[in-house]
Order: sequence, then structure tokens, then C-alpha cells
Amino acid sequence: MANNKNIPCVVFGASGYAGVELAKMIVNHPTFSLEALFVSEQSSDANKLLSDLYPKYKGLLDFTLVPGGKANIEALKSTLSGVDQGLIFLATPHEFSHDIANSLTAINITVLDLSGGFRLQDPDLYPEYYGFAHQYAGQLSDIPYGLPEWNAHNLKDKALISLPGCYPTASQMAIKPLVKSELLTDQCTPVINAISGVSGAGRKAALATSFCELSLKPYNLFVHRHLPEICQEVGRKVIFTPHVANFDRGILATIVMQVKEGTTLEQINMAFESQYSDKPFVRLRSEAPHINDVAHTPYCDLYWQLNGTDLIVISAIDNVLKGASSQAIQCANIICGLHEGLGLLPTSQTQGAI
Ligand SMILES: NC(=O)C1=CN([C@@H]2O[C@H](COP(=O)(O)OP(=O)(O)OC[C@H]3O[C@@H](n4cnc5c(N)ncnc54)[C@H](OP(=O)(O)O)[C@@H]3O)[C@@H](O)[C@H]2O)C=CC1
Ligand SMILES: CC(=O)N[C@@H](CCC(=O)OP(=O)(O)O)C(=O)O
Repeated sequence: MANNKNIPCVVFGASGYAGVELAKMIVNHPTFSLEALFVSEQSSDANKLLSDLYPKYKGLLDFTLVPGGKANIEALKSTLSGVDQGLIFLATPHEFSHDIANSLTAINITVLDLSGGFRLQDPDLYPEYYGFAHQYAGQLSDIPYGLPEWNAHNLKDKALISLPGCYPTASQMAIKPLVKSELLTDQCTPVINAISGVSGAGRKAALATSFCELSLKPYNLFVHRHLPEICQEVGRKVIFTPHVANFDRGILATIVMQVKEGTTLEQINMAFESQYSDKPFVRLRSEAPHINDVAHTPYCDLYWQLNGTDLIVISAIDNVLKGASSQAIQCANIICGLHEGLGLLPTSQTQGAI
């Protein structure tokens, strides 16, 4: 394993919630080095230090936020052109990622997109769920989906990786083991009720997410853009109702499913254990997780209970970490041939690094 910080990393959207977490994890990573941080060309935060926006990171993240105009992006490309391996993280709005990702891919550079710009394989869904027509329709089915517990084998030597959405991460981690083990009835439509902290809406203030306005509310019933993403990845119809509540971090998803007649608790335990026993970021719990068990951590906590043929699975993650930034670092580690937990877990747990 390389010990030097010799893999340059760039973050677009660095001033946002996902971006600042990426910057922090890269700075603290033993092998990645922070090369540059970008915001939009017109950003009111351009040329400030990231630590000006987040004073708790004074001394750690005193990096300038570069405005992403054409000249600065061309300069970045020329800086990265000679590197052996480099990573560009896009923690930017969906349409911006869609527009810029292909122009950043280059020999020895992998672009990891945290937005939904490339998540859906069916381009016809983009106008309805994302509000723009996809210009790279032919590419979509070849772009690996960065859910490492399921797709680690498919991430290396790729120019562009598309990271899952936050609700889809929590949902798939709960549903996929049961689909793989063929324990769900053919008719079962998983019903997902998920509650997210308000950081899921991003950093820019909005009336609907202000402290006095927000309590706990369902939103985007039947039309949320994560609905087709979850269906695509679990291979069956689901019913998904997102909620947002007045806490800052985390998602707790409660998922109701029907298993086949005669299915035992042992079979369900086995479905989860066989998939996740060697996965360092999944914790199979003996009691229902709370949001605060996972907030500010890179873990997905799972718990289930069976009553006859009715199964409830609870899945909890930090939306900004396992739902976005730490998951991107997990993927980046895998892409670079490192232990997936490097920089995220205690060193004693990442000794198997290549
Ligand atoms: N927050 C979460 O829980 C999750 C977020 N994601 C995804 O990650 C990405 C970032 O999310 P999040 O950090 O929450 O968002 P924020 O709103 O907190 O941050 C967005 C970042 O993008 C920059 N930005 C905004 N508009 C543009 C533009 N036109 N061109 C370039 N940069 C721009 C912003 O800076 P400025 O406006 O100053 O330029 C800011 O740095 C999004 O795609 C989101 O969908 C994925 C999963 C979970
Ligand atoms: C609470 C809240 O508003 N959550 C966001 C989803 C979080 C997220 O960022 O997901 P994407 O990567 O798909 O954008 C929403 O519902 O739009």
C-alpha cells in the first residue's frame, strides 16, 4: 500500500454539505491529497477559504474556494493531465454534474458524481424526475452505480461513477438482501417510509426548511426522483414516501415487506448476514437503530422483525456520509486499490489494504 498522500483529489461544490465532508475526509486521508476546491463561477463564496464558511475547520480546511469558470477549469485539467491517478468529486447540482462530468474525465482521472445526473439508466425518466433532458443517453447503462456493498467489483478502471441518492442507499441496503435470497413474495411491493434530516436539502436557506417552518412533513408523494432509482436497483416496484424533519443529520427508513409463506427468521438473518458479515460499514443490530446512532458516522445500521409473513426492516444512515460523501470515499478507496475503509475507519480495521 502507498503511504504517501500521492493521489490528487478535487472537489466541485465544495462549499456545500457534501463538499465540506469530502474535503475533510480527503485532508485526513493517508493517501489522498486535496488539490483544489471549486464552487460555481458566480458563487458568493468564491475566493473565500472553506474554513471561513465552516469556522470549526480553521486550521484544517484553509483552502480557497475557486470559482469554476472556464479558465480555472482548463487550468485544473492541465494540472491533472500528467498524474498517474486522480479523483474528481462532483458534489454539485444534478444538471451541473450532467453538463460537466464528461469534459472532466481523462486518462488516469476518475469522476465520482454525487448527484443524480447519471443514476437512472432510462434517459426518458430525466425530464419527469430531474427536469432536464439527458444528453448522454447512450452512456447511462454503462456507468457504474457506486453502492460498494453491492457493486465494488464494478468500480475499477471506470471514467465516471454515479453515487446513489441518500434515500436509495438506506432503502437498497434493506431490500436487496431479501431480493437476492428470493424471500419476498412475487406480489410484494416494499413500502418505504423514510425520514430525513434537513441537511438533505442542502446548505442554501429556503423558507420550507427554515427552523420555524419545519416540523415533520411528508413530501413528493409518488413523484420523488429517488422512486425510479430505488425501483431500478431493487428490480421491483416500491412505494416510497419521503419525510423531512427538524433534525440536522440522518435518515431512518422503515420498510414493510411480505415474505413467502413459511419463511423463517433464520432465513432472513442469513440473507443479511451472508451479504454483509464482511462489510465494514454495515452494522446488523439487535435493536432498532436511532438516528443518533448513525448521525455523523459512515455506517448503515439495519434491524428487522418478522411477524408471520410481514417483515419490517429499519435502515438508518447519515444522509451526508453513507448517503453521499463517505460512500464516495469508500468507492474512491476501492477504485484506487485501497481498503474501502481507509481514512474512514480506525487504522486497525484497515490493515488488509492492498
Ligand atoms: N445533502 C445530502 O444529504 C445529499 C446530497 N447529495 C447530492 O450531492 C450534491 C451536493 O449536495 P449538498 O452538498 O447537499 O448541496 P449544497 O446545496 O449544500 O451544496 C451545493 C454545492 O454546489 C455548488 N453549486 C451550486 N450551483 C452550482 C452550479 N451551477 N455550478 C457549480 N457549482 C454549483 C454550491 O456552491 P455555490 O452555490 O456557492 O456555487 C455548493 O458548493 C447534490 O447533487 C445532491 O443531490 C446526494 C446525497 C445526499
Ligand atoms: C430532505 C431533502 O430535501 N432531501 C433531498 C434528497 C437528498 C439528496 O440530496 O438526494 P440527491 O442526491 O438525489 O439530491 C430531497 O428530497 O430532494
